[in-house]
Amino acid sequence: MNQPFVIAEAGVNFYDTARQRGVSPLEEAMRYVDEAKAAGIDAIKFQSYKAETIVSKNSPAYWDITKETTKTQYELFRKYDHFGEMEYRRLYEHCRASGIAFLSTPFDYSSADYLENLVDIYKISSSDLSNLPFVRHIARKGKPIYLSVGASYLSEVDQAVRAMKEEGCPEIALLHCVLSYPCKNEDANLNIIQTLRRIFPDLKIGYSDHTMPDETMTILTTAYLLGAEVIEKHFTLDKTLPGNDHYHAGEPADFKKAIGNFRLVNTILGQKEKTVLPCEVVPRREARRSLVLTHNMKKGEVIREQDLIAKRPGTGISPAAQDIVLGRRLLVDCPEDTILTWEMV
Ligand SMILES: C=C(OP(=O)(O)O)C(=O)O
Repeated sequence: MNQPFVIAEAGVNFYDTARQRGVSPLEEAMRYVDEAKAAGIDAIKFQSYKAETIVSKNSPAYWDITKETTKTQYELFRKYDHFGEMEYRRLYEHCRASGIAFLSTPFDYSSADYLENLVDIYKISSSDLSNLPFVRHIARKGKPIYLSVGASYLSEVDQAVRAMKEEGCPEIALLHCVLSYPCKNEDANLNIIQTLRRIFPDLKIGYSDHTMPDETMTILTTAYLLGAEVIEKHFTLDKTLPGNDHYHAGEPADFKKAIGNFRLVNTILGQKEKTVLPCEVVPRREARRSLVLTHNMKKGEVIREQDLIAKRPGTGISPAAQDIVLGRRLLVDCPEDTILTWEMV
């Protein structure tokens, strides 16, 4: 099993920590890149949108309003929609220099277009799964697409997949996702990862997580064990901050834990071929049994069942060969407790 490709979904969280630290959002976003890289994460993802084109003015909030005080989606997006091509290019360059992949989910055509020169993989959010003209537009760019499939029926996923294939998308990953913030553990339904693997065997399957992180990060380990090849989780540098994203996002330490778990699982799973491992050679010899004489016997005596007992170590004739030994004559005198070898019978 390969290690999963881990995406830190920074989204627009750097705006809040920038405000808290009194630095510019761009400087702060760069710090997110550095921290993600240091945590061993493969890719950092932002979100490219403009409130004007993502949502109509009175669209109600659908998040936990005890965490985020804005009443409409428009109000919320307005707080975080200041970056454009120039800022994402700077972030892309910083990612390149740091050795971490740069991703940003486009939420409009213009973002999709300027991201073309910046991303190797396009991410499409669950919210745009049924926005088929947009999905097709991105698919025509000829780059891999990672599509989250939260809050959808299989028929809708199938439609989106067909659209991407028809437009010549070279690689598609479907990320199981529950479009609820935070997603309760009992809603996570990670079994869907296997359902997607069964129904779309030619596609990469992954998981975009919205659950609350805990100190074990078991949910991500489970997703990996179920076959998720891509794992995305929201990323913040301060999960105590108010807002609709920080409280369910992972900090670098949470990601480090998850990545350590993936490595551990990978190590533990090991090979599929059943063989005797080098570490088992000595235990196999010492802990297995051999045919041993129960009493003194003379050369020429016929060996009967009652003359034998199977005892450790396994350096003599294996009890598995007892039927071959029975009825043979001893070739040498042997005292009680002799471990029989093929030269003696
Ligand atoms: C919101 C996003 O995706 P998801 O549906 O996986 O949460 C995103 O990619 O910006």
